[in-house]
Amino acid sequence: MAVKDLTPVILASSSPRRKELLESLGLSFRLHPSKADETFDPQDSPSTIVQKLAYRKAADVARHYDKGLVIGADTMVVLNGEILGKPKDDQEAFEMLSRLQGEVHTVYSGLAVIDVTDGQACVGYQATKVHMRPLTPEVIKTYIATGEPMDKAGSYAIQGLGAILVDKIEGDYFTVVGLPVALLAQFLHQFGLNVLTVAR
Ligand SMILES: Cc1cn([C@H]2C[C@H](O)[C@@H](COP(=O)(O)OP(=O)(O)OP(=O)(O)O)O2)c(=O)[nH]c1=O
Repeated sequence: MAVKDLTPVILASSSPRRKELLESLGLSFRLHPSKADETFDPQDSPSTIVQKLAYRKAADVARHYDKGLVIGADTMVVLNGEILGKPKDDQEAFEMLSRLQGEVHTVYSGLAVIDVTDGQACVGYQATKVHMRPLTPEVIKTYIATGEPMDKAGSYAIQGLGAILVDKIEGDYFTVVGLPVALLAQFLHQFGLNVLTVAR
């Protein structure tokens, strides 16, 4: 039986965090940011939304190739049922962090891997609860002045200075950063790609 050609592996993302996390798995891959429409139906549950968007991002990139595995991901911060996206400006970042401080929210990351050759897809998500410390308005303003919140869902980055805003998490850390790597390895394995043996 012929061995299936699973190359290239393509990350359909412009997120530097996702690139770094995929690099940490030691796979060779190329970057091809998706231009998919990221609007969603607010009636859908957060887990459904992140899966649909992850799939849409991967599918948008997959149409440019005739073989390979395309990875798409999407991350959302949800506080008491309300979705908090990326802040438009410092004021919005301040409002989001003022709401998140002292509370528990959930970060959802959807993941999709599409085999371009036959269109087969693995789609799933992971959710992690984040307990944020109580923060004074001064601390929030000082954090925003670092510039870190700007392109991050929920206005913080747990992998950066945002780490010191967080008391504890329940669940997978990488889901908060934006790419659930263990779930990704599971999906890649289903396509016949074993991360532990191809890593170099
Ligand atoms: C909560 C949180 C989010 N984030 C980031 C991850 C994502 O990049 C971003 C959520 O936006 P996304 O729309 O998921 O991703 P993106 O637009 O940055 O990249 P692309 O669609 O091209 O893949 O928030 C962190 O980096 N750290 C965190 O702690």
